[in-house]
Amino acid sequence: MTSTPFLIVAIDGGAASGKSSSSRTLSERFNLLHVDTGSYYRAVTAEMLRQNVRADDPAAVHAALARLALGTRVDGRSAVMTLGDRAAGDEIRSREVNDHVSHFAAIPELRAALLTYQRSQADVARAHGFRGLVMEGRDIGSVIFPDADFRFFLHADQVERARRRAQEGQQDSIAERDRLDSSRKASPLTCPAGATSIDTTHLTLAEVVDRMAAAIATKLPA
Ligand SMILES: Nc1ncnc2c1ncn2[C@@H]1O[C@H](COP(=O)(O)OP(=O)(O)O)[C@@H](O)[C@H]1O
Ligand SMILES: Nc1ccn([C@@H]2O[C@H](COP(=O)(O)OP(=O)(O)O)[C@@H](O)[C@H]2O)c(=O)n1
Repeated sequence: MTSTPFLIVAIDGGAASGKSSSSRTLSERFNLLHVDTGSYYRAVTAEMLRQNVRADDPAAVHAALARLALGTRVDGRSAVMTLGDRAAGDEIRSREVNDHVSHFAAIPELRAALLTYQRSQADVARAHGFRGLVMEGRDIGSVIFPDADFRFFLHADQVERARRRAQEGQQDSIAERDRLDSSRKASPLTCPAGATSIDTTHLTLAEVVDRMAAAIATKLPA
């Protein structure tokens, strides 16, 4: 008897490269739990800011991390981080969080605190009956799930990515975040060896999704 495999799809890339849009579509097409790890770094950053903790104060970051009570709520096909009894909300997309998130995300202790949590999202997906998960971020194919069934790396010309973000009405210095994310010592943004790299600059979102879906469909029928 053959059993349906539980599939892990990892999608990494810089800001506005198309990770969230493609992940959401793939989660619907293949019944996968959508896990946006950027939203997790954003939620923890918003919490640090709420507690007036600065990224350059290691003792305060350490103390705040020890107090974090992380949980997960499944909203439709998406995993949402909860902190105590609160779920992360719209504040995680604020200008303030945009400006601080890459500084907090560069702290090795903070990344270590989120590592097990991110891996545990596979159990959440199984418990909710999903056929797998599609997880997006910066280090998913390199650190969180290096043995994922599929690892994609999306990238696009910086001008095009800035245009996409501006079109969303967001104030976001994506070039600066990319610089910080690529140059940090702990799990930098990089195309993992062996991952499928897709330049989305001149592709429509549908074309990007179709490329990924064609690969995934070889292991999991849509
Ligand atoms: N290939 C594409 N062509 C044109 N616009 C795109 C493409 N991929 C994504 N977008 C748009 O760019 C914006 C940023 O995409 P998003 O998926 O949020 O990127 P990321 O998650 O990598 O930051 C969204 O408004 C999305 O609709
Ligand atoms: N796996 C991840 C995901 C996000 N991040 C950090 O979180 C920030 C916000 O991620 P995001 O995915 O929401 O950003 P966008 O690509 O949507 O602009 C990134 O700029 C990184 O600093 C990370 O370090 N590692």
